[in-house]
Amino acid sequence: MTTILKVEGLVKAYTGGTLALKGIDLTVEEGEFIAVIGPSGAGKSTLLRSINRLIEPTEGTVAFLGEVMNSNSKRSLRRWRAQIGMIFQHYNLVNRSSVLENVLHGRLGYMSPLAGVLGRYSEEDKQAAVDLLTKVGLGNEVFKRADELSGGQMQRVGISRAIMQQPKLILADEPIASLDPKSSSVVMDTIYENCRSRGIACLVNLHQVEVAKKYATRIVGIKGGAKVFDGSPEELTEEMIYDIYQGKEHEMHAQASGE
Ligand SMILES: Nc1ncnc2c1ncn2[C@@H]1O[C@H](COP(=O)(O)OP(=O)(O)OP(=O)(O)O)[C@@H](O)[C@H]1O
Repeated sequence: MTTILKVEGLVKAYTGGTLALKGIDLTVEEGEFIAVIGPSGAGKSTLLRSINRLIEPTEGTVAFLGEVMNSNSKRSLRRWRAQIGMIFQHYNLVNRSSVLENVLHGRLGYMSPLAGVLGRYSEEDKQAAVDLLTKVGLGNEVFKRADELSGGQMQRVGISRAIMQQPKLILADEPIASLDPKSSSVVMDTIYENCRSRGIACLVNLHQVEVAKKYATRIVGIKGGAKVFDGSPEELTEEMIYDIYQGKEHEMHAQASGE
């Protein structure tokens, strides 16, 4: 089995003194679908964003496909990021661009900056983007502006954009936190099926324990910036869940009321 990601001793101290990560070790193997759970403020977003250097960690290393990532080399960072898809809670689409263009943005990391600015995507990429959109049920929305879509549809565009990168790893930061239960379920199914069928490893931050248990091959529990659980969904006992969410028990089933 190929090790996709190896995080060692990751520490993040924000300016102002908050110690958001207190030395996290985490290994992700090929094809794993890992849910990161924990209450708000536990450090889940900081962990995910430190992995692809949207946040600069204070200490520790992140090795992607055996190579330690280093922000000093812009070229290497671009190459790493091209292979790591990111899915965001608020979708991060370009609202005034079409659905198709948003998905094609997934190819930018593989193009020259000039070709990217001019939108010179290959016919092959355009066809692949249309195929992907059709598969996620958005075949009729290809030419719509992104902001004409519902939240659940926008997130499926975000997923398609990540898949267009042909990534080895997807990082999904609370992908369903702004969605109603029905859309959440469609979005989670879409992420899961795409990752499993393409052999993409996935690290997904989730509040809801039941969603984590339904999809994850492994669950990582974060509390106060430290990893307090790392095991199979079956090994995550009720007692452990209550310990992770101690004082914030209402959050373990938290679900948005609508899009
Ligand atoms: N930019 C920042 N500057 C200072 N402190 C921050 C910053 N971002 C996050 N924090 C703090 O770091 C800690 C971890 O935050 P983080 O957002 O990683 O947690 P989380 O588990 O993702 O929570 P949530 O589910 O609410 O997003 C919190 O105490 C938070 O207030």
